Amino acid sequence: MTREKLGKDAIAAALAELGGWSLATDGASIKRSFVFKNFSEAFAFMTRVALAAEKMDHHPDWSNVYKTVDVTLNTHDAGGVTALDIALAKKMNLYFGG
Ligand SMILES: C[C@H](O)[C@H](O)[C@H]1CNC2=NC(N)=NC(=O)C2=N1
Repeated sequence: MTREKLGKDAIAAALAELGGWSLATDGASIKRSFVFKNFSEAFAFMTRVALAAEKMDHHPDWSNVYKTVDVTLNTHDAGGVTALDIALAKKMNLYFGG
């Protein structure tokens, strides 16, 4: 998968298909908050995502407070959003959805 920076239109098109995600104010990353039933569910999600992220060699910027996980994705090398971010976001939505 390429680390080529996506243009505004490509990001908008990808976001239209990605429930819950939006462009961050910096315009160079996408973000989403995931809210779970409890801390255990939130942490199980993070564990699952961590393993997938490591396999992809693409890692989220995230924080967790109790049952909420706030995620920001961007590709440092490219200085923006790439197909890798979209792929990881899709995977997170899948894991969140069950
Ligand atoms: C060497 C290694 O491939 C890079 O440092 C990877 C690791 N994980 C990464 N994660 C994210 N989110 N962006 C990157 O540019 C990135 N680069």
